Amino acid sequence: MALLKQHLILASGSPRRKELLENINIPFTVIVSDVEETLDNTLSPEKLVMSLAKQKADAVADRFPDSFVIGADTIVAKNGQMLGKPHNEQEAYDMLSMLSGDTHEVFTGVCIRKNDVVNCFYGKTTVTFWALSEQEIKQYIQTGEPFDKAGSYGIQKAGSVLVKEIAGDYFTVVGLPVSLTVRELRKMNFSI
Ligand SMILES: Cc1cn([C@H]2C[C@H](O)[C@@H](COP(=O)(O)OP(=O)(O)OP(=O)(O)O)O2)c(=O)[nH]c1=O
Repeated sequence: MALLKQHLILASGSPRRKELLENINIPFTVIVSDVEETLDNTLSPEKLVMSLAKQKADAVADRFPDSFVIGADTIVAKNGQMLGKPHNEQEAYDMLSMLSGDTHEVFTGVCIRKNDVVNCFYGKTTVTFWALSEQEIKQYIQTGEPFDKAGSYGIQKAGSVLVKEIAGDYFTVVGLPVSLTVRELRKMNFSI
C-alpha cells in the first residue's frame, strides 16, 4: 500500500464511523480489527470504552508504525449497567424497555496510536427517550436496526423517533466524537 506522508487508518468495521470521518474530508484507509469485545462490568464506562478502543487500535497499529491508527468503541450506560449490542430480539426488547421514558448516557472511547505514542480519550452524551409502548418497541425491533448497535438503537435512522432530547455531541452517540478526535489528532501533530 502506498502511504502518504501522514497516513490515517480507521481500525473499525463500523460503517457509521467511516461515514463520519468521510464527512470531514481527510484521506484515510479502513483496516478492520477483529478484536473480541467483552464488557468488563468492573470497569467504569469511561475506562471500558477507552480500553476497548485501545485494543482495536493496537490490533492494527503494530503493522503500520508510520500511520495514525484510530480505534473506537461505543457503549450505552444506565444506572451503572452497561449495554452493548443485543444478541437477539429479546435482549433488544429488554434494553429498549430499560431505556424507555428515561435518561441514559452514551460513551464513545477513542484511541489514536502512532507507533509508541498512544492517546486515548472519550466523549459522553446524555440521551433521553420518550416513554415507548410495547408496540412501538416491537415495531422498531422489526426494522433490524438494533442488532449492530450499542443499547439496541441508532439515533441516526428510525431510532431518531425514540429520542426526546440529547445533551452533548450527537456524533458521540453515532460512534465517533468527530470534533474532539480532530483536536486530539492536531495535538499529535497531525495536520488537519
Ligand atoms: C447508540 C448508538 C450506537 N451506534 C453504533 C455505533 C457503533 O458502530 C455500535 C457499537 O459497536 P462498537 O463495538 O463500538 O463498534 P462496531 O462493532 O460497530 O465497529 P468496530 O468495533 O469495528 O469499530 O453502535 C449507532 O450507530 N447509533 C447509536 O445511536
